[in-house]
Amino acid sequence: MKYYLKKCWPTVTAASICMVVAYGLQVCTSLVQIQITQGLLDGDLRAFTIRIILLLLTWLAVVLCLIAETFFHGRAVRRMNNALRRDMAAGLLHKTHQEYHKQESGEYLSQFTNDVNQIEQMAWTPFFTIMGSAAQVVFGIVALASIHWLLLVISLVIALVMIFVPRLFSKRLGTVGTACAASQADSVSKIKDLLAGYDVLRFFGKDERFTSGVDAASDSMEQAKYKLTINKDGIGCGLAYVSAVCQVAVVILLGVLILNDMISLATFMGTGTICAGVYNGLNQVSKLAVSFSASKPYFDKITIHAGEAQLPDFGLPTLQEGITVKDVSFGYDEKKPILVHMNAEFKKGGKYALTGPSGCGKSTLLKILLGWLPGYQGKVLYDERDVRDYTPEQLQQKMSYIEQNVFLFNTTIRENITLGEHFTDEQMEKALRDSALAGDLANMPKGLDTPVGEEGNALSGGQKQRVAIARALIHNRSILLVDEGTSALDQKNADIVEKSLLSNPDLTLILISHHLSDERKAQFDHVYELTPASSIV
Ligand SMILES: Nc1ncnc2c1ncn2[C@@H]1O[C@H](COP(=O)(O)OP(=O)(O)OP(=O)(O)O)[C@@H](O)[C@H]1O
Repeated sequence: MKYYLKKCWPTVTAASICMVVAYGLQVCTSLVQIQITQGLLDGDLRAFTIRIILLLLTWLAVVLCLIAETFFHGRAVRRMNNALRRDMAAGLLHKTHQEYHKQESGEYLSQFTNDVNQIEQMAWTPFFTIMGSAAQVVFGIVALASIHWLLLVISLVIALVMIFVPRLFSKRLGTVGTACAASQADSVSKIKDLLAGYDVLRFFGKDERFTSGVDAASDSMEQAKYKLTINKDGIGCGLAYVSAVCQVAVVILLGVLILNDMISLATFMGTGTICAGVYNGLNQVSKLAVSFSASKPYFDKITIHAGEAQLPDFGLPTLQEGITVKDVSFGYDEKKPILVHMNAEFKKGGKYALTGPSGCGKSTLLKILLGWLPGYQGKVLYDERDVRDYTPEQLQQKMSYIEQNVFLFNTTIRENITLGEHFTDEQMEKALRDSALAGDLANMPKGLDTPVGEEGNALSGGQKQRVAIARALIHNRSILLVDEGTSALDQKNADIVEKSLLSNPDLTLILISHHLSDERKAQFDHVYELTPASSIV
């Protein structure tokens, strides 16, 4: 929390100063009110009028400070929330491919939305309120001390009680807060899954499953939130009672002072307002301290990496000889090997196919080559060097990957191909030609600027795949890994794409395919046939 407050210190400081001044002035209004009452009791009309004007001006200053506070507070919250989300994104970039996929995307979504909202409610807003409350307490205590030293003593004792009592509950709130964050992430993930499966459920007439699924996820999220609120507010109510008891103690003390003629009636009347301010302020401070404790698990979860993303060192040399897979064994689960003592050689500029039954580990091998699954036994050499010496980011500088399930962003075809990078018209035309996408674009009125819809739903399966191929080709990496990248294409388009890939002498191609005709097989330098959990022929 401190990290973000420091990061946005100019606006945080400005908002805090406004809050402190506003509450400090509020205490002044109480002192002015004592003076007004005294003026009345003394029958001094001039003093009474002047003090009324002073009171109005002080209240005006309070209001102006509160308006300025709202402005700075809003800006500070916006900046801190942005910083939180930026750090969360940077944290994700620090994860390996495997680490990233351990959590579901719904859980990440929950962090970017729910958790940031919770932090705003339980940390940022209370922080600024606490500034005002602390000012109210400090100025109030100073004002009380100026009235009588006994009031100072009793205020300090009560302040200590109110500050230390919430600490007794911080551990419990931390636990409840952690459970609440986890439950929210789980619920968002479940709702996201149901939304993604909307078509399937409607198709099979499972409307009830859709609504009851949302219902269950919502209830579990709300239950966790309810538990957190009950705990937070319950402790808050207890603290409010302690505060009320303290106020009664002060009234008794004031009674003793007035009975002994140690303070005037006007002072007695005005002191009540100052005391109420002090104890309400103390009550707020202790309640907000409770809120900070509850927000801690959210910070622990989100600030995976509070700092700037470290960009990897991109010093991967261009491939000279080839990639060698030497005695590689791998299983996602130790007890269930997928690849066993596998050997293969992919020479620079060579064209290779991987075939084999479903589930035998073809995609797994590509992921190992991409550096996504470093936990294998054996060696994969990039020329003479172990690929584990390189980061996946370095490897991917020289490799393009066309995945089995194409992902398209909800933007235009152009953006999906370029990913925001600038390419010349010639580069674009070549990529469109070699991916057999040019024909499709000719039939689209907006051409490259056609929106693809959410997850590319406005395109056919084959068109989506051609966009992914164009994306891989335009980025012009010398090694291309294709995971059934032409499976959704009709024969004519598959021929165009495969011909262009096979005829490019600079391209090292490793292509997974289930269906290779003998004629097509002959065009590859080697076809590796994988068998389940065993070897390559
Ligand atoms: N992330 C994962 N966690 C656990 N198991 C996995 C994971 N990914 C794949 N597997 C399992 O590993 C095995 C090999 O999967 P892989 O995707 O490499 O097969 P494949 O040969 O490419 O199959 P297909 O031809 O059907 O695409 C399968 O049994 C699969 O269930």
